[in-house]
Amino acid sequence: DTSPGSVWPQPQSQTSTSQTYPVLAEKFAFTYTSSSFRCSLLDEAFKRYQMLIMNAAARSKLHFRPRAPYTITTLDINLMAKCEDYPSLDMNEAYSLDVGESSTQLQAESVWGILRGLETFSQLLWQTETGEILANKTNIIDHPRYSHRGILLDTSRHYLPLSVIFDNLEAMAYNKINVFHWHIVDDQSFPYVSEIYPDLSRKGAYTSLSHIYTPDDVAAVIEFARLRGIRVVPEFDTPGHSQSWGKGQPGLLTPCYSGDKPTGSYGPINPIVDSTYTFIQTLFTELRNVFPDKYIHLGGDEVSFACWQSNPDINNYMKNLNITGKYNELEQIYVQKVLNISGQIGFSYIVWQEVVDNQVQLKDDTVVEVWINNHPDEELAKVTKLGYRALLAAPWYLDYISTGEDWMKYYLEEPSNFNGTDAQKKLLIGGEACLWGEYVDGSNVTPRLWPRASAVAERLWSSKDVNDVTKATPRLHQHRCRMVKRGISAQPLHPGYCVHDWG
Ligand SMILES: CC(=O)N[C@H]1NC[C@H](CO)[C@H](O)[C@@H]1O
Repeated sequence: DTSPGSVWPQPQSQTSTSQTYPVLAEKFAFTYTSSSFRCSLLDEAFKRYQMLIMNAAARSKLHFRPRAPYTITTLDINLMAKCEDYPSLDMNEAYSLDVGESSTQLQAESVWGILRGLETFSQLLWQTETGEILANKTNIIDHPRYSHRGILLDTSRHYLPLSVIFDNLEAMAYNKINVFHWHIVDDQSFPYVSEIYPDLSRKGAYTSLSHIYTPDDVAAVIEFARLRGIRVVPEFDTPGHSQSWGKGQPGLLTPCYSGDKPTGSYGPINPIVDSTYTFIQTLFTELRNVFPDKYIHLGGDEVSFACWQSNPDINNYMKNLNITGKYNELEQIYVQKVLNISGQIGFSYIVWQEVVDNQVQLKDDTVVEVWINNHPDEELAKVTKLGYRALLAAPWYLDYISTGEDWMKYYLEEPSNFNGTDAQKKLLIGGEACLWGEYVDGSNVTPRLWPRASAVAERLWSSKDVNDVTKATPRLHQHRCRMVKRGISAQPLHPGYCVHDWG
């Protein structure tokens, strides 16, 4: 692209001049300063970015003689603390980057800040018509506005091949997204292979041969994400959205009745039998050892009471507890027990907003995800007033598609626009773009996600006052072209072309 490299998401502070320096792209090197900490995670990142920088140059159709000796041949890395193993909610992603004649240096207090700075540096490089790679004299001091910046992918409504998950984790890193919310199971299929309950996928996956995620697959996703500073937060949604669980775990779901006879269909997980909680305890103990992130997403959305209402055992149970007819209190009992089990196992947890709407008592470190797009600002006010941290997803349901440039609508959302004290505003820790899988699979997930999710990425990383769609449009066009050049099939924003078009 023949305009100076613009960075997406926009850094908190950036000063660039028109002074440019030729970059020796073919043999670019990352070097550690003498005092820097080092680790293999960074060495891996250097290899990835060397490839990206080299490919940027290799794409040029013309060969050129550099008009001046190369000025920039290396980027000095100064990591001021030893590498951490896994990204986390409270990781420090701040960094500072100087691109200049005498020195080109990237500095951060944590390895995650170096990763974010490497991405920024790679975006500063641009290519002239003659194919030369240049960088402008630049100073950047940057950090994210929100610490949880997520993408939800749903691998139950449609299975997503690992290669597609990896492509989108790569794209998330290009956008500084730092959470992969893996909505791994739901009503339609159970692709997660549990070692302790193998029948869950054997009977609950679409096919138990190819539409599954084995323990090695799950470990590969977690490692691929870790190397890019992306957390993997799995969601095991109950008591609703769990039809597929019943295939491999008989007796788990509530039998629905018509009159005094079971109909043969099933509803939410059965909350009145002890076997339910033994099962949850055992499965979640396995999950604690499979997923390293502190948080698990427990779901709790869209629980239909119809089946519970039809079941005589359920109604007897409720009568004995003197909660006849109050099915949300029965849901509370279930959710309360699952939260307690999860807490005892060592998980902190995220839940959908209905858990709060149904007045379930939560641990105070619970994160509540607001997804119902009906005055979500009022829900944010309610949730943070109760003292819980919150995530905003409601305006960013990317599975709702339309023609035209809906990225602008996502871009103009201001998450902090709700009534609350400063303390309440601080409880809003970020948000997520959700691409549910009813109509999405490996064939269309990437173009449907990108660059629309890039609008959410900037909203959650950049300063609140970076909200001018007119200024963002050329930058997002360039960012989309960059993703295409890097092999991400991001769809176009509007008529036009990329200097290095697809293919
Ligand atoms: C929390 C949540 O969003 N629950 C359901 N709501 C509608 C979605 C599609 O837009 C999905 O079906 C999802 O499972």
